[in-house]
Amino acid sequence: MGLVNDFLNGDFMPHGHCLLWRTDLLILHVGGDILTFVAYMLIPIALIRLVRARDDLHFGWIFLMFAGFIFFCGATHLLGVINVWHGYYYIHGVVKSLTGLISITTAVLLWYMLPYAINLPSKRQLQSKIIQLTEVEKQLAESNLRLEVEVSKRTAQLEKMATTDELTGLFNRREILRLLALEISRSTRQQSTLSIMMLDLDDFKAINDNYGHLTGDQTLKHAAECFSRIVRKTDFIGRIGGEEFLIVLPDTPATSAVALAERIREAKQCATEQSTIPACTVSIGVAQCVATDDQQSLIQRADECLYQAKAAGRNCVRQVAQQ
Ligand SMILES: Nc1nc2c(ncn2[C@@H]2O[C@H](COP(=O)(O)OP(=O)(O)OP(=O)(O)O)[C@@H](O)[C@H]2O)c(=O)[nH]1
Repeated sequence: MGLVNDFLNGDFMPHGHCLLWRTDLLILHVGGDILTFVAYMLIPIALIRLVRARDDLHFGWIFLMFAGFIFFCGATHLLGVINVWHGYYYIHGVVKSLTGLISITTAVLLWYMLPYAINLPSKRQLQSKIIQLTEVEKQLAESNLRLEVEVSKRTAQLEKMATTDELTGLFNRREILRLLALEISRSTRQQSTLSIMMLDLDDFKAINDNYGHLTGDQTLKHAAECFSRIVRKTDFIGRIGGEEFLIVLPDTPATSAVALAERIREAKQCATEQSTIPACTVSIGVAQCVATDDQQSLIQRADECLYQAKAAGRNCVRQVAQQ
């Protein structure tokens, strides 16, 4: 109880007596202390705001230590003002001791964290790191782009390989049959005409036997080029077997298909006459798609016509008899 009374005892001789109660000295001391007190109260508030606003701040705790240290400094200045008129020297002493404690703790911690703070990357170092990273990112984007181009090139190559007959460059069997199925459903939906022709080189075995397989291959390529030159861009042409070809003719009735088949047959005959390739003609079967047709029945009818053309002595065109 006595200690508390001592602590709150303001009856000691106030500082005003030391200053001889001179107005000029009072103004200087009191004015200086009040200004310092106000400033020392504002600084901790600013520091606390800073730490709260920036959760990425390095060593945020040292700012809080500073805030406490400055707050206590402000408190000693306030007591300096009060003690001009009242002698609260115990309170003043306790506040000064607390200020000393927090000051020395802050100083020690400041020295402790100094090496870490010095090692923090500077703004210039960070900027050069950013430049390096941007460069790496750019290189990465470029190689990504190159990779994408390469992948799409390879994908296109693979797609082409999967749909193309290697020897002739025409559609392969799977692709031409897929296209035929599509065209049949399109012609059924749109009620448009669709014809196909099956083509088979005549006596091709004899070419292989007499001139060898390489010449046989040349003959197949030559035939493919000849057929491709004659059909329209909108027609589809594929090799479906050894020396057998299928041409799909969208929006084409049987009469036009037969006329086209005749042109192909004649062109094939002339082409071999004019080249070093062994003479080779073609037999062709033509069929027009009817409402009840599926891929298999349509091909079967064209195949039967092709068989009739072969039976009729080859190098001719046969079509399904009109019903
Ligand atoms: N060079 C070569 N020959 C092939 C290829 N595919 C199939 N053949 C050959 O083509 C020949 C086809 O013979 P056949 O089915 O008897 O037909 P063809 O001799 O043309 O007789 P017809 O069709 O009745 O006029 C066979 O000798 C096969 O080996 C190929 O890619 N290259």
